[in-house]
Amino acid sequence: QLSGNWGEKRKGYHAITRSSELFFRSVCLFLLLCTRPCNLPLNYVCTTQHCFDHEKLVRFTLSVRKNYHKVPYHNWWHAFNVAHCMYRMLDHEQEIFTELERQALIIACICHDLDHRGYTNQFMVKYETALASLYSTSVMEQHHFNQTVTILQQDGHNIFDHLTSDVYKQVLGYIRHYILATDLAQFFSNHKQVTRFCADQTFNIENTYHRNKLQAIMMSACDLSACAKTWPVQKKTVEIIYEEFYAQGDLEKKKGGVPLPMMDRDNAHNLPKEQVNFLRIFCEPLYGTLAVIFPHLSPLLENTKDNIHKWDNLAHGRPTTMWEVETSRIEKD
Ligand SMILES: COc1cn(-c2cccc(C(F)(F)F)c2)nc(-c2ccnn2-c2ccccc2)c1=O
Ligand SMILES: [Zn+2]
Repeated sequence: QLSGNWGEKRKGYHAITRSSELFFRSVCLFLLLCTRPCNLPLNYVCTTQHCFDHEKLVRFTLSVRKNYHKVPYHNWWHAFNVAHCMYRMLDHEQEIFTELERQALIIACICHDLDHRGYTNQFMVKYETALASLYSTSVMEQHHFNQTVTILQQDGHNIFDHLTSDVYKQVLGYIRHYILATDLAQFFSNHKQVTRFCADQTFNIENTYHRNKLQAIMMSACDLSACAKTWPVQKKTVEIIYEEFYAQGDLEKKKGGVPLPMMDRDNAHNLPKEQVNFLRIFCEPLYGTLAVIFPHLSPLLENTKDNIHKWDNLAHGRPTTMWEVETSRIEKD
């Protein structure tokens, strides 16, 4: 569904989202479903402590989907992938996080880019957009959280309205922290803290500060998980990311500005080298640290290393691997 012109992609996109919608609902319900039935009517989806109204959960999820734009990358499909990555990450670590944290992590993932227009924070600030006048830092991430609260406050959408007001405030605080953590500008400080705890072996999951920093880099790991997918998916997804980057660069040129090199389609020949740098600076350290804390996540590190190797081959014009030829055959089918 990702080959051909955007129109074809869109058809494929819709086909995928219908099945992903059902899949996502089952993922959601499975994750939140308790191991034992509560003594509540069947239309409640229960965990051991908290029960969700099934109809509200579906209504909320569909409204979230509706509030993603049809931009090349930052659309519902990205939000779904990020949430699915978090679901798989939590699947092995059920016991170290509370149910409320797990629910907040999943909801934060599907909401983390709500109403994204396909432009970076730097662009929003540089061109003095309305949103940039509302928030001084993490412009889009603060907007994404605000959109989340707005949807929750719509009639029949508040999936957390069964919680006491203190617990409600707590879960919204979690969701805000998790969404703000997806601002790449926060990545280095969050990652540095967790790496330091690991290096001096003082990491303590019971320590709220340590817990928050780990959850922050887990959000980054899910948000950037396209970097840790196997080569055919990584390569196709990067092409889509750059479709969005170049659209921003084109608009910036139209406004008389000079876009970042990675946003300038006249620099397209530098894409492989840019990927090697981005993966080495952000992704390899990120998945490396997570693999130390959660060994079951080491495939994400291995895939990232393999992708660096493949982009480096392309950057130096070295012959493509068999796997590369395989990819091109998939595109033709
Ligand atoms: C050069 O390649 C790339 C550069 N950026 C990037 C993005 C923003 C800022 C910067 C900063 F470094 F300039 F701040 C770099 N993001 C990605 C990427 C890979 C997966 N998601 N995702 C992403 C993440 C966030 C926004 C768009 C795309 C990427 O592949
Ligand atoms: Zn994102």
